[in-house]
Amino acid sequence: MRTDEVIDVTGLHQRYGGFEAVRGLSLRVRRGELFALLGTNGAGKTTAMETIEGFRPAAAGTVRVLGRDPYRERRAVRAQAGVMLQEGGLFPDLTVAETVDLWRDLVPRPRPRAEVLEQVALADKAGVRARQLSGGQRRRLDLALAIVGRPRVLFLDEPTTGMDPEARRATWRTVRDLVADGATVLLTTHYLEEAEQLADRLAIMHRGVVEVAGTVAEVLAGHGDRISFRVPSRVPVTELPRPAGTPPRVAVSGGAPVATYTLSGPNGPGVQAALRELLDWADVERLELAGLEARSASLEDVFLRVAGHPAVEEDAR
Ligand SMILES: Nc1ncnc2c1ncn2[C@@H]1O[C@H](COP(=O)(O)OP(=O)(O)OP(=O)(O)O)[C@@H](O)[C@H]1O
Repeated sequence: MRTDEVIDVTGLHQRYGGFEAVRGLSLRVRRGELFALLGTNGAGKTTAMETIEGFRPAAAGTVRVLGRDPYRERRAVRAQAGVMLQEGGLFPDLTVAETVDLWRDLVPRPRPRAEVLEQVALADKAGVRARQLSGGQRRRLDLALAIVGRPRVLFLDEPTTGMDPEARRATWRTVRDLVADGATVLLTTHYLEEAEQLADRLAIMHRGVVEVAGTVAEVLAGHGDRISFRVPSRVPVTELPRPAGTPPRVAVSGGAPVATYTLSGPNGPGVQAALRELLDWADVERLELAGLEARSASLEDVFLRVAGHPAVEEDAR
């Protein structure tokens, strides 16, 4: 293991009875890095996360957190890790302040309560009971408990689920501050924007394996630029041009057929040349290309492709 690798997972398998939920997951997270694990429902993110957190032994493969086995050396790892589970176990009748104090008693070098509540924007809720908090506020209290012990590594399982956009942004600021202070973070999320905003690197899982991984730029690079427009009503789909041999994909969007060309890979036609060819065609045919748009692939495009979404498979060939 390289010394700056805080989380090192190699060939991880995990199963429930005969069902293999994680099938050979490998990932490395370096010190001070935020790594986002994205994936379809049931992809195995939580199962992988719980194994890396040390809640269960790996069925096969190796997991190291701060150089140790998180299951066998749970105590040593836990002392340096902060965990925010999908369902935090708060005591409903304790106030926010009492909850944080309870956790402060459990860790060796607790952060001051006021500082923690300030950081998760719950300072004005100190006297409120957990059961009276909104879903988003409860998630922020879960985050407070995860950071009370000054963790070197933080595991955040869907940290902003149930939050409104403002609360989500506030949580992103908190997480960025923690990373700036040197924490290493492994996070799962269903919000692609969250990964785009926060992650140094990310992986998209599907059916127990990582399908794509890298920096956002690396993940998008392999998926090409796109050009799209509404198919003019008098043009049959089969007669749409194929700039440099690229066929369009036609899908109905907003009640009208939309043609999308994906100009993928380093050897594909450039977006500029393809645009020129399409505009020349429109000029000759005296067509108006309504909704014409050229853009890079988005994380959503990549995600849908990984998930095998029918809308991205259906080419007009
Ligand atoms: N305790 C369990 N017993 C049996 N099967 C389970 C158990 N927990 C999860 N699974 C199955 O393992 C697979 C992976 O589940 P997991 O919760 O890890 O996925 P996930 O990527 O976190 O999903 P989501 O995005 O929906 O939260 C799913 O098919 C799920 O049904």
